[in-house]
Amino acid sequence: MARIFKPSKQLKSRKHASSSKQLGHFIGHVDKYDLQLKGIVSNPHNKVAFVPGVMVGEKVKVNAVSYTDKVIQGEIVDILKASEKRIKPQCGHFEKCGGCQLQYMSNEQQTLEKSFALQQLLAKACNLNQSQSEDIWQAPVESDAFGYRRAARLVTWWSDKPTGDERLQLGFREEKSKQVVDIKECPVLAPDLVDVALKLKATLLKVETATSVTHIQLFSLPNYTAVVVRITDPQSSRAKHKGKVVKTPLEGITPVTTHSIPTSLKEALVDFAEQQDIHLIAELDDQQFDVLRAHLSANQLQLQYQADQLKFDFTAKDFIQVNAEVNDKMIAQAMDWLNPSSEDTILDLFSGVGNFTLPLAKRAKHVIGVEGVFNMVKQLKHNAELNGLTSVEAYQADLSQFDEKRPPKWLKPIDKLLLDPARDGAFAVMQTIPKLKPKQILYISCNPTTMVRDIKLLISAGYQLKKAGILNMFPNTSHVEAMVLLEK
Ligand SMILES: C[S@@+](CC[C@H](N)C(=O)[O-])C[C@H]1O[C@@H](n2cnc3c(N)ncnc32)[C@H](O)[C@@H]1O
Repeated sequence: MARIFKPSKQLKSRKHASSSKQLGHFIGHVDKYDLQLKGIVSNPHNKVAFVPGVMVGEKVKVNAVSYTDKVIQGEIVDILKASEKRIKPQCGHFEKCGGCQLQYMSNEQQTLEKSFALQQLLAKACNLNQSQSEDIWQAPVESDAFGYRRAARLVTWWSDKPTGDERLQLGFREEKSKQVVDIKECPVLAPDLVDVALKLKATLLKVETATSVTHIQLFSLPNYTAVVVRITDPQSSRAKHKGKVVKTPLEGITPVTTHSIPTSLKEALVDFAEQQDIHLIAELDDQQFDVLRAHLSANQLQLQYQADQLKFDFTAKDFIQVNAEVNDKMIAQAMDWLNPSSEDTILDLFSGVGNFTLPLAKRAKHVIGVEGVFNMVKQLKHNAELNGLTSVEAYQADLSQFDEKRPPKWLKPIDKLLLDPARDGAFAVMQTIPKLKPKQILYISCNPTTMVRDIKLLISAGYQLKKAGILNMFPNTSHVEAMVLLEK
């Protein structure tokens, strides 16, 4: 899984959901969507009922899965009158896989509805009238609905069947379950990744020691396809502790007993990498082995993507934006909206490996990147060097623990600010940001709810919304990302 910073103090979610026994089934109409495009369905209980998988205008029979005083979480029992806009899901695994739950809606419709839901949310939270809201609202940033994912992580599930294809399931988890959907296709993945995953599965099935493979990460990069095969020693205390190996002791499984990759598996992986002409990294605990270059490294081996005519080295553990097309357009839009000039000092909070820091540094006088994961800070410094950008400073900091009384080194006068936080948003630093007096703030968000919470603070400190729009980074899923520009 990509490494992103996890603060030590996690916010706890409040749940008071009760059992649904008393509510049972009801019939209702789908009136509108929430932000995740769950339908909001009329019901006889005088509550707001959220139901995934339904479309506005439909008449549906719903099972109330849980409820509180005001809210019902429901599931479809039957669609009694379907919307004319409902389409056939493209992926054969749609019913089971937890991945792309909006495939019954065209990409155009998804983008329209996500955009509308966010526009409504912002207008309400920021007290915008219709004309103000229309003035700031911008066209969505989009990509193709399929083939857009350049990175994915698949899990394995080994059964105790001695032979046959069913011995290994390789794919994504089923929705709300630990079961693995054995993928035969995955239309949202870049086509080279589906091809390599299916071929790798066939190879692993032939190798007895391959049962120690627990995960596979796939990367479709500009000049090559890369695969990271994660091997876990079933005997290691770490593996047992994490419960990441097969759940029960299986007969016929050869445990990895030393800190080396089993020879038969290593040989099969070398052959596979040669035949497929891919970059293949085998990872055992924290050691990585580049199977073709026979290069063993305790540091993670470098991969590379490109954007804005810059090179970004990263490792399989680092966060990268998975939709390359949306990422390119998002960077272009960010540079257009924030308009960095050779006079500007710019702060980039939650900077990752420098996805925005470096494009800013190409255009601005000075850029300061701040990121929680130490290795990504190192990677950002390395990436600045790789691209010959000398005007970049990078700092490690936990931005959820910000204490104004002990100002950190990165807190300096700035002209502009870009921030791209994880789902929790940036509440802790929000109080301080207005004191730095940036003329413009560009907020990129993967969680509109925390974004709205944060920008309300900026608005009360005298900033105004100038532009806003959605970034449809994950078509066919309920995720929605947003970009908002505020000015003093
Ligand atoms: C959505 S990613 C964006 C990264 C980068 N801007 C990009 O476009 O690739 C959010 C980043 O914030 C970092 N992060 C999350 N919580 C953090 C915190 N509390 N303090 C500092 N960084 C944090 C994550 O490690 C991750 O790199």
